[in-house]
Amino acid sequence: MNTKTEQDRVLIFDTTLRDGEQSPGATMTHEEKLELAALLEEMGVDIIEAGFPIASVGDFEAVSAIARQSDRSVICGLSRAAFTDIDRCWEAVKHARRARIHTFIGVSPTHRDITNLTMDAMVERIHATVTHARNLHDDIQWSPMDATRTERDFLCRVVETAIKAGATTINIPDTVGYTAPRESADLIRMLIERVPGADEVVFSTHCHNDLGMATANSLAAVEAGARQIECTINGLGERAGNTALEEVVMALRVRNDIMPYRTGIDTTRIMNLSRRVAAISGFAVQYNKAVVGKNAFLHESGIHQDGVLKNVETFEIMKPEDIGLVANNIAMGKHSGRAALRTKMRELGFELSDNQLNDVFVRFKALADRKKEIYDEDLIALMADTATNAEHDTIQVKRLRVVCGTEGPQEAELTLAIDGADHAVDATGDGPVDAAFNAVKMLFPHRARLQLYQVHAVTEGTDAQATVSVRMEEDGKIVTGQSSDTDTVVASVKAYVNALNKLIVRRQKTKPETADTP
Ligand SMILES: CC(=O)SCCNC(=O)CCNC(=O)[C@H](O)C(C)(C)COP(=O)(O)OP(=O)(O)OC[C@H]1O[C@@H](n2cnc3c(N)ncnc32)[C@H](O)[C@@H]1OP(=O)(O)O
Ligand SMILES: CC(C)C(=O)C(=O)O
Ligand SMILES: [Mg+2]
Repeated sequence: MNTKTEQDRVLIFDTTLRDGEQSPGATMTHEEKLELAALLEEMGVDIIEAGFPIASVGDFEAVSAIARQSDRSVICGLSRAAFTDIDRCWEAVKHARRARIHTFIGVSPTHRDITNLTMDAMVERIHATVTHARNLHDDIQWSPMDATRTERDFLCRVVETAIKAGATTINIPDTVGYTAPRESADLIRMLIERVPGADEVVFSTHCHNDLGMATANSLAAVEAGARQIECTINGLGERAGNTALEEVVMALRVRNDIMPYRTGIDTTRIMNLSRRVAAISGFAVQYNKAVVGKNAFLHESGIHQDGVLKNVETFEIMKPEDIGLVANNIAMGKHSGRAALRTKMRELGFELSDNQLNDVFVRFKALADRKKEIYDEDLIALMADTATNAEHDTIQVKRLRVVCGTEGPQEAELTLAIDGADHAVDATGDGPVDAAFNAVKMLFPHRARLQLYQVHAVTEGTDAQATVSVRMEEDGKIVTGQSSDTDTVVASVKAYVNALNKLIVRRQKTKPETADTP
């Protein structure tokens, strides 16, 4: 067991902004990253992996800005095993009160083929790059990518090399979600027992969910001696995602009797973070998702309802309020005022400044005029819409009118403000959404291909708001857009425009820099 942290304290390393953002389509804007980093810090995340600074100027600037605004959390950046990557990473994270450089290299046979390095050459590279990082700073994390598919003797050798070169945290990634709980535990135990210097570093676990075992594998690693879990909000991440922060944190809390470890997370902030990450990334949380799914605390069948009414513990192992779900008795509607809206929004996890409250209040009243009942989900959708359709966006939807019915072609009249100037056009299409999208394309010609168009009703009823999500691709760049409105076509156009605004930001990022060998 390592000696650097208290025996039972597990550090939470959140990588939503780095590994989470690597999910195709989950790209976040600079402002969104700053907002999420602030929320993660407030929630008590120990280490925030803010990005991959050499990946682009945009990534570098986001990591630097997050480092500058940070206070308690350690701000970490990722870098390959190359001096230029590491230098760039340090340039970004050094502004933080507490900074960390994370450097990695793929060590399994497949990855050694990719980098074309023999075992000896790889050991040399690790020694050189970790030493270089350690000469810049004293908090260095090193990861042997694809550790779980690496020969055990070689894994011990590279971990020993990294420790000798000055790494302070050794993170063991299950990069492709290949391991299983017993093996995950055995691997950490074996490294701690066999590698000289293992007691001087913190061991960390980084699991992917390809076989649905990321949470179990992370917890098994902790039981074997790992004291840092790498995870993301809602399990966002490459392919099937990373370990979900809310799952490991709540598992350690609920089953503290058999897993006597603690984290520094304020669990009452979980629901808010989950909603913000879902809205910003465009990845909706599945209804039956553990901890944060819409159905996690809902009971529909009679025996369950009867049991819960008699004793809530019959069918619930966590309290909704422990994750920030608050039972309330304020009914929101067209007669509600600002005080009720502020209180309700606070309960839902949104702290509004006076200006924001005024802005949201206007939108809330407009919605209440069109909708009989306003549910919590409507307010959450309203907040998400406020965040995704921002005043500084290049393209804004000004006016939309569609004509649809049994006789086509359907028609759309659309006015968009582009860079502050209004432009209007009439277009036709196969259905109102097609006509409206054609109008957008005429006003803002682009090559992006629509990969996904999805509509969800936020609540029940024919006056329900629709949340529309779109995913678009241009030259390998994938962006998502989201919007909600009681008018499905309006929500569709706003979601489309939201995606285009993100694409404009992506295009503006300059070309990535290339890495040299050390
Ligand atoms: C498991 C993970 O999550 S790993 C992190 C994955 N995340 C990302 O890749 C997102 C950010 N990446 C990027 O923006 C780009 O890939 C960049 C800027 C890092 C590199 O771009 P490019 O120079 O165009 O290289 P490209 O992406 O095509 O290929 C990756 C190169 O890095 C090398 N490489 C990969 N991992 C490492 C490593 N850990 N250390 C050193 N070199 C590495 C590859 O061998 C390849 O080298 P080559 O160009 O000599 O063949
Ligand atoms: C960069 C490393 C830690 C990673 O994300 C992985 O191996 O999955
Ligand atoms: Mg990963």
